[in-house]
Amino acid sequence: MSGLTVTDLHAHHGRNDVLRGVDLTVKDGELACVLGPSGCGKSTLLRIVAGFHPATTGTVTVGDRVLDDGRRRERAEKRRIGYVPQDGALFPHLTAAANIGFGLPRAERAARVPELLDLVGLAGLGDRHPHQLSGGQQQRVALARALAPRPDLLLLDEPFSALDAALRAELRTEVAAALRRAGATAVLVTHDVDEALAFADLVAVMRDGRITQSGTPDDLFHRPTDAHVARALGEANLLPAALNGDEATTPLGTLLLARPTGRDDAGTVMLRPRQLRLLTRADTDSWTHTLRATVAATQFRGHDHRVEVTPAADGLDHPLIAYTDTAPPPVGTSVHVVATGPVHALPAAGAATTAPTGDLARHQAR
Ligand SMILES: Nc1ncnc2c1ncn2[C@@H]1O[C@H](COP(=O)(O)OP(=O)(O)OP(=O)(O)O)[C@@H](O)[C@H]1O
Repeated sequence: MSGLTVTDLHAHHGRNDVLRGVDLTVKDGELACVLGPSGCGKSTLLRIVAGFHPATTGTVTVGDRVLDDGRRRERAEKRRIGYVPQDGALFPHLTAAANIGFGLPRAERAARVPELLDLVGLAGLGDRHPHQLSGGQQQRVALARALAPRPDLLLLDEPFSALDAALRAELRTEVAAALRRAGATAVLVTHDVDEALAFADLVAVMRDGRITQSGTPDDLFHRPTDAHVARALGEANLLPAALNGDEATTPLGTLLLARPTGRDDAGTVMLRPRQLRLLTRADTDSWTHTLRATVAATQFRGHDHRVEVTPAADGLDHPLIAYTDTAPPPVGTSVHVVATGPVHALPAAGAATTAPTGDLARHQAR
């Protein structure tokens, strides 16, 4: 397996500029995920890397092999890249074993096919035809088929999207484990944030034909560089703030910053819904600052409650979202919102992300 480097990649479909300068680096043995809404260019990016679609300009390198530099383009079948499409695209008239062995030299099949069936958890099912397998099992066969020739890189284009939610969750964990066992370098594209967070070592958020931020799931969730990335990773409360040293003065009071921004000006801070607590008046004594709000909507989600509150503060024209473990007060109830934990300040537009301080422990909301 080898790492992937995509540099300043541009592409179009007809007159439509679909990729507008994509940069992406995936290290050898890393599982990466490109996360973005429908139509942002994810599949086009994968198809260019696979060699199915031409780039206009830019370079694609796998290991030390330049596959596309805008002038010279390696043919798809020579790239040593595995590709798993949305629907698996198995040959219906071939058994699972024959599908997996299809691209292998005859002499290798007897040893390699059982090994791959085992890797994807289908030992003993090699004689079945695709119609005798469940959707999830069919996708595992497709994965095994793509891994069979030991590609340098594996590309997965929303491979679980046709499956129901429970199976998706189970399969993505299993597939990630199988890829790690195989030592694969892989790129999965999806619009499903849970999938991205569960699957990948590296998440790259894509919007309008560009990667806007890439990093570990933890990095992107806690330290997004803009509002779009913040919201791509989950719900986020974005509040106006006056930044000053390691503090931010917000409608929820003065809060410590997880990382000082090095600038004293107006900015935006992010609080995830779990950082908000909703209190009744009797509980507010220990908090120096609370924000009054009215419960606007509640939703029981099994593992928690999602609560939308309308703040009574000038300059806050959006509802705030909180997740609570206990049942929230009914709609229409007046509550006090308090913030817990340090907050993240979004970098000023165009600025680089600040370096980690490595000293998060001392930060507590005041
Ligand atoms: N063959 C094509 N001809 C013309 N336009 C295309 C073609 N394929 C894709 N597009 C357009 O290019 C843009 C990017 O498409 P792409 O399939 O790469 O997006 P995506 O992020 O993978 O979307 P999805 O998650 O829905 O699959 C879209 O606006 C799409 O309509």
